[in-house]
Amino acid sequence: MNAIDRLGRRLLFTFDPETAHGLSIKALKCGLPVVAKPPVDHRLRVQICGLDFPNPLGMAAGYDKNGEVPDALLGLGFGFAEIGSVTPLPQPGNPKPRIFRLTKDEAVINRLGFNNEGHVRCEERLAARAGRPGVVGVNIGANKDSADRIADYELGVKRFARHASYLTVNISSPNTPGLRNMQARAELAELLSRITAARAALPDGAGRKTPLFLKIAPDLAEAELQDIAAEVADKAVDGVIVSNTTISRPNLQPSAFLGEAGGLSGKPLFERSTTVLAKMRRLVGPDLALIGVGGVDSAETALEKIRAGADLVQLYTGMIYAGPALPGRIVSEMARFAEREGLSSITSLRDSRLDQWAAKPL
Ligand SMILES: Cc1cc2nc3c(=O)[nH]c(=O)nc-3n(C[C@H](O)[C@H](O)[C@H](O)COP(=O)(O)O)c2cc1C
Repeated sequence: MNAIDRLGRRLLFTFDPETAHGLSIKALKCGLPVVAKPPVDHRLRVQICGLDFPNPLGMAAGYDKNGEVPDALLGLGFGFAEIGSVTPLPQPGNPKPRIFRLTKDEAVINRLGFNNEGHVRCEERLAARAGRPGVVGVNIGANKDSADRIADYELGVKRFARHASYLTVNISSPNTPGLRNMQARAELAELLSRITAARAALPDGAGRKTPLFLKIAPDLAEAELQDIAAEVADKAVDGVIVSNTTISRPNLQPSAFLGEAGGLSGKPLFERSTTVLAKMRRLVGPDLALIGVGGVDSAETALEKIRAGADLVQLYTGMIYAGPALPGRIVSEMARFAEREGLSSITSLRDSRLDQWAAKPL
């Protein structure tokens, strides 16, 4: 982190986390900050699910919930951006304060509860950027008060399939009561049947089926992971994103916010989310797309996710602490690593530490 990044962070950290987030979105909308985009390096290119990622590092869901700045995020050096979670109807989310910085741990606890402007507004923004290059995924959720949450996901598929490079079905937020129960086998089977049917029923205008990814929690036991892997294979889901935030509180430093309810993200999530990722790779085999998320804050942590079984990685909390130059820095360092090690492609690293990671206890 250089002096300007440190100054930027000190300035943003004088605001509460949610205000700081809003300011950072405003800045991106205005074309700020100006960061050098890393040069395209063919060794970082990843091609999966019919999509072409210029590099394997993506912006995770939750930063750009309303699809306001996907192109600005790509401009920071990210190889792809995931917007959302977006729900059919706008909703305010939980009462504030609902985001807490655990600075010593470089972690965050959030209980936002899917605050977002709803499908219509988000679709308008995506339609306005139609034809622009870049991989932009849409993460879909369900309204808290919905009588039929699966129907909310069907609506998300119908609304965004044509605009999104891929769709993520998020059933792993800890902040919508009961949502994570959809990860249990019977509910998951029904959810996946209905959304894959919704996708199949769409007119195939672009000549392709928008890839569907499932985003899971890190707080799952081995048997639950087995059930998810079986359903993903059975319903031909295209990939799994591992993972969302955790409801566990692993080895945290003393902080006034330790007792706050919500999902924990950042550095302390790395170990658990990477272990679950490797276990999932073991269960699904080599061909399914896996995206590793949780505690990525450097080229080394990003590469380690790939070694543990990820095709692609994402980050969010790392950028809160290191600033907007982080994605460009990680991507440049990955390219230097590929050069140093004589790799023809970064994907050749995949699974090289799968055994070690998959053997760790949950
Ligand atoms: C403030 C905040 C809001 C988030 N909102 C969402 C969301 O709307 N949908 C989602 O799938 N994940 C959401 N996430 C989870 C992130 O996408 C990611 O899975 C998690 O934070 C772990 O990655 P990280 O350690 O790099 O932050 C959110 C995370 C944070 C910190």
